[in-house]
Amino acid sequence: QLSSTFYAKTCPSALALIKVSVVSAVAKEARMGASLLRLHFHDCFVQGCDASILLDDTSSFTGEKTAGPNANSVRGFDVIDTIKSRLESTCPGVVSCSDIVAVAARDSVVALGGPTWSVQLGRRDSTTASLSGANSNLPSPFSDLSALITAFSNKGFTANEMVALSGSHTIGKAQCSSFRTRIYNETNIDSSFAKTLQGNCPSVGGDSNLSNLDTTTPNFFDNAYFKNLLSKKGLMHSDQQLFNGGSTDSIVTSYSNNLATFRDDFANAMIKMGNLSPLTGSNGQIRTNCRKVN
Ligand code: HEM
Ligand SMILES: [Ca+2]
Ligand SMILES: [Ca+2]
Repeated sequence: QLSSTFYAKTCPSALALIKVSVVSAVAKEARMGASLLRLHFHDCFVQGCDASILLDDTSSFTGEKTAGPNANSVRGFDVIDTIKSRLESTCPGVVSCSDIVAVAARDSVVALGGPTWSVQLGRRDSTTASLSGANSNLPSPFSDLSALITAFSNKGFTANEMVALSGSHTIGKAQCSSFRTRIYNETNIDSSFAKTLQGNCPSVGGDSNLSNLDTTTPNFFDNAYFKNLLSKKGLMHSDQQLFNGGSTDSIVTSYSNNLATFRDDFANAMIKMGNLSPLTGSNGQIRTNCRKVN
């Protein structure tokens, strides 16, 4: 029931406005493209793509921002706020926060050299959020392959789609606390890569120190992430699980050898992710401020 032309009559400039805003945010800080992509993922896997992740906690409302996978980690809220306020001046009450996040994710991937796709539109915004859903549905960097496959299969994705979507880690950064155990304790890691990482991620302290998820091309949306996995240079435990002698090795190898296939599969899986349980028709609302219900 979503449609790529949903705002053609009601806000024809919406897509162009989002695009210029994302391009300028990414020009200012390349990592913001990664952060906006992740924001869409963490929205869609909890109650569907309904902007539930954008709601702030209040004394009477508990949101998703304090969930383990989100707290002090998910970014991009200010960029979404800026886009929303520009859209409210141009077309008040028309463009949902959930559609803004979906389009911003696509525009971020494109801005960093990745594939494009047509974003389906017409999602509406939730009046609820789920802290428990955010804690239980989002995958952990300490998960083994079977848990990763299950987390995505719970949302209707195949193992192949899970691997394609994980190619998102071709951009962006992770905190020391997300990969410390791997670089000090694991054996399926390139030893000089581990040593270098230890320089910026001590065994005690430095929890929020950042390293690139893709050691080769951190600001370019390519297939280097998969090539790194072949040489045991996955940053997090969960990354290297995709190529560790298990059932997804062949998919990783194939994406490492075929950029066009990865780009195609990634774009299709993103469209599928964007379709997770949208609110449509008279369900939900068009928030005026993405941080709170109307
Ligand atoms: C396969 C399971 C996945 C796990 C376990 C996982 C976990 C993580 C973790 C722990 C971080 C670093 C957070 C931090 O240290 O603050 C991260 C970063 C990131 N993730 Fe994932 N992720 C997964 C899949 C995905 C998917 C499906 C997407 C997008 C479609 C995605 C996009 C990103 C991006 C772009 C970043 C970098 C964000 C930034 O620099 O702000 N991840 N992920
Ligand atoms: Ca959501
Ligand atoms: Ca890359």
